[in-house]
Amino acid sequence: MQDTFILALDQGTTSSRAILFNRSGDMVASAQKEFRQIYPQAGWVEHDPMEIWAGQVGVAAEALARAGVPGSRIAAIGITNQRETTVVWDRETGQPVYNAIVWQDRRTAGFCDDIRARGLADTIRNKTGLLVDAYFSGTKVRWILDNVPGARERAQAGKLAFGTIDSWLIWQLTHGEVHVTDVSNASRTMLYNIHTLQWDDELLDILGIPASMLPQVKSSSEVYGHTHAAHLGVAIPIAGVAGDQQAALFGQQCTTPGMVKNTYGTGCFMMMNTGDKPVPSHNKLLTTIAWQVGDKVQYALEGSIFIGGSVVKWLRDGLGIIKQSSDVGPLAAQVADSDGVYLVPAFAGLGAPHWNAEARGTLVGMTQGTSAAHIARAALDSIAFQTMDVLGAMQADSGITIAELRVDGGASVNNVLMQFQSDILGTAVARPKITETTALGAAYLAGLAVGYWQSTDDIQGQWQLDTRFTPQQSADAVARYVAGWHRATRAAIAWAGDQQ
Ligand SMILES: Nc1ncnc2c1ncn2[C@@H]1O[C@H](COP(=O)(O)OP(=O)(O)O)[C@@H](O)[C@H]1O
Ligand SMILES: O=P(O)(O)OC[C@H](O)CO
Repeated sequence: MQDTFILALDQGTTSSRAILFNRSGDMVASAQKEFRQIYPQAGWVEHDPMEIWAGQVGVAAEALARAGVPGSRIAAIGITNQRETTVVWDRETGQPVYNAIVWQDRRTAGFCDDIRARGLADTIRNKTGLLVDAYFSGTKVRWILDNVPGARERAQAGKLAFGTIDSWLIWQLTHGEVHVTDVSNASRTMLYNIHTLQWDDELLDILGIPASMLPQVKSSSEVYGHTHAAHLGVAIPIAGVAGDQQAALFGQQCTTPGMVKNTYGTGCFMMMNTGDKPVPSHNKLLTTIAWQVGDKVQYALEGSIFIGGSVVKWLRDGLGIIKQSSDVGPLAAQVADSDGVYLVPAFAGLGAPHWNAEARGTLVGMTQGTSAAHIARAALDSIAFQTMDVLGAMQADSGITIAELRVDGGASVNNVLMQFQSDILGTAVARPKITETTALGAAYLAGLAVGYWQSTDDIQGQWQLDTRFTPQQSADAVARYVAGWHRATRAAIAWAGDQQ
């Protein structure tokens, strides 16, 4: 009998990917497509849900074609997605009523201020594990209901559906038969109680969202439904769903409490597995659901950094000092260090552990001798420093000092960055051979649900080290770098707060 595969659909912020994995967890084929980023106003970010759907199903077919594998040899599909991004659509027509409002979109920041002013932050934090912020889906849904003509009335009449991108894709794949999400995605909506594992009526009331719009919340590893044969030739079970950062935690096999991964993509997202207990944060991290497999729910602490690898894009597209992202490593390596230059990429405020919406990008410490190489170096350093701040908060919250940081994502290929990361953390940084851990995690969740892998023991040995970076700098040098970074961060915050 011919072997079968698991197909992972990884719907990210800037591109949709489809990757085929075999039983050993190796990538067999993949396809990827970028899609439009829509910026209707400063601080607003939208995607076209139909373009996302068409692109995602297109790359799925392309990956199968590249491998020469028909749909009948796909044992299951796993879905992982950019989280929080919000779609509202008409149940009858399947048409979105508005573009997807992306996690990066800040349009509801003012409403979040109102919620805080009403003294509701603690209630929300206690129930959802989240801080009140425009980042999460809840206020985005409300914005659509308030601003799209007739939407609120249609929602109240049960005619509209809300979903994060996982729900949207499953709805499309099943031709409107299945409206579900998983616990990890639900935990990012600001509407879901992570303790009772239910949509929360009080939160729905605060945000004015009818419960009839919401998807049913399922575990992260079970058969939710089957794809309509129109898409990949046959009906394939959709059997795994997790938000992309949670999927990466699973793909990195950080399945025991205290294990941590950091993903260096557009943003940087660090997660620590905290086991079956939600650990509250006193340092402005998020408490969130990692996944549910069977009836076992695992929790995580998370630190979200909004500008990570995208600072390298800014060097390319904004400053024009590199032609392509991969030029940044060689340019930065021309200098031993940034020579006192610090870049705080607070282009859209600062995420964890500051959560300061007003802070703005700041470049300090330049002299006549400052070159493009120093700025490139400072840009890479900023990714590592932000990660350091988040890990510090995470270790304080959990009481755990980690032995190693597992890394993945587009910018983790950068050796200059990874070495500096290890230096300033004073901790080993371990990069696996497969850095597509997000897709792999979704594949594992789907494969476990259909018995492709019998248990987590089956996949335990599949994580393979590519490079381990260990600290090389003296404690004095590290202390100097870190002190400069903190000063620069204070400057970024002070600059914003000093408007006369
Ligand atoms: N060699 C490199 N060094 C540093 N950053 C890089 C490098 N190559 C790509 N990047 C950055 O990695 C990011 C893309 O990573 P990826 O994991 O694909 O992101 P996402 O899933 O958020 O779309 C981009 O922001 C890009 O600037
Ligand atoms: O699509 P990514 O990899 O940038 O991840 C986005 C996050 O899920 C947002 O919370």
